[in-house]
Parts: sequence; structure tokens; C-alpha cells
Amino acid sequence: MPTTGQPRIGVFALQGDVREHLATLRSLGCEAIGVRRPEELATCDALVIPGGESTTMAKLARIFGLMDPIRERIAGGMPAFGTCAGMIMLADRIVDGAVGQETLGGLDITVRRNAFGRQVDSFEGNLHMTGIEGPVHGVFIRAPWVEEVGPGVEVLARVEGGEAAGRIVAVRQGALMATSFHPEVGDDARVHGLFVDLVRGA
Ligand SMILES: NC(=O)CC[C@H](N)C(=O)O
Repeated sequence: MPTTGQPRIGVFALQGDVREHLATLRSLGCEAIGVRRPEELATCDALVIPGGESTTMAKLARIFGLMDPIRERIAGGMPAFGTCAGMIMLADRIVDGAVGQETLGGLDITVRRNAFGRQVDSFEGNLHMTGIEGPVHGVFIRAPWVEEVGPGVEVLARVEGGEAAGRIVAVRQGALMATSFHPEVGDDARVHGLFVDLVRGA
């Protein structure tokens, strides 16, 4: 538990775009630390899982003994926010995952990995997100989309326009939140702000 008034938010730091998340969280006044060991996780009020490569993340989480401690914290109500590969890590089910690919789970969703296809595997576009006024610029890099959501899951954003229009790209379930895109890229901290509000309310 924090000793300051600000929440202490960990960023899973074994793989992925950790620095961008740390910088965005700090810009919001949070204490933010990279998490590589269970002892570091234990000092955090919440955890962000960055973008990167979900199969590598899962393997490293196993090797470094973080998989089960993070699962236990999530089961105990710790808020967590996953972006892109982080969304895959928080999903209960994957379509087109690697053989035997493990996730942390917690979110009652099915994600399709690399869902947007090879030709347009990276793109940017504006979308609207529940809880945020005005458009959010979404950066998608070999992103997953959410194929199915369970009854307790709130859809926060969908792709607007193009072939993938209507696809779910942001969700929330209790203290867990995930986006297919990378709000840590660029200087708009509003999506992280939504998560920090959730942490403060938890
Ligand atoms: N930008 C990203 O995080 C890409 C995710 C990656 N395609 C994966 O499966 O893990």
C-alpha cells in the first residue's frame, strides 16, 4: 500500500514498451516503477502490461516467477491495464495464439491475435472511448481485437470506419482495463487517466 497520496503503479518490465508507460503515468502524478520481480510487484497498487510481444512476455513471466504472483494479485482485485500485447496477456482466451500460449487472464474476453491482418497490420485512426471527451488517436501495431466479451465486460471503444469498423478495441471489467491500441505512444495521457481514476477508486 502506498505511503504517499499518489498510487504506486507498476509496469511489467520484462519485455515491451515500458518507458513510454512509465513516462505517461508519471506525467499524471503517479509513482511508477518497472516490475521484474515478485518483490517489486508486492509494492504496487496496480499494474500496467505494455505493448510488445505476448508470447515472449508469457515465457519471461514464467521464467522470472511473475506469472502466478500477478494472477493472484489480479484475483485479489488489483487493478490492471493492458495495451496491445498487454490486452492479450489479460485475456482469458486467445484465438490465433501461439501453440500453448499462456496468459495471465482475468478479463472475460476472447482476443484475436494479429487480428487486423498482414497488409494493414499497423495503422492509426481516431476513435471515441467511453469516459473520454473528444476523439482519441489510436495507434495500432499488429494489434489484437476483442472477438467476444463475457456478460460482465463493458465495451469502451470500437474501430470507426474501414474494413474493421465495429471491432471492439477497448474494454473494462471491474478493475481491469485493456486497449488494442497504444495510448502510451504520443502525449495524450487521457486513457491512462481513466485507468488511474479506476485505481484511485479501487
Ligand atoms: N504492438 C503489440 O503489442 C503487438 C502484439 C503482438 N502482435 C502479440 O501478439 O503479442
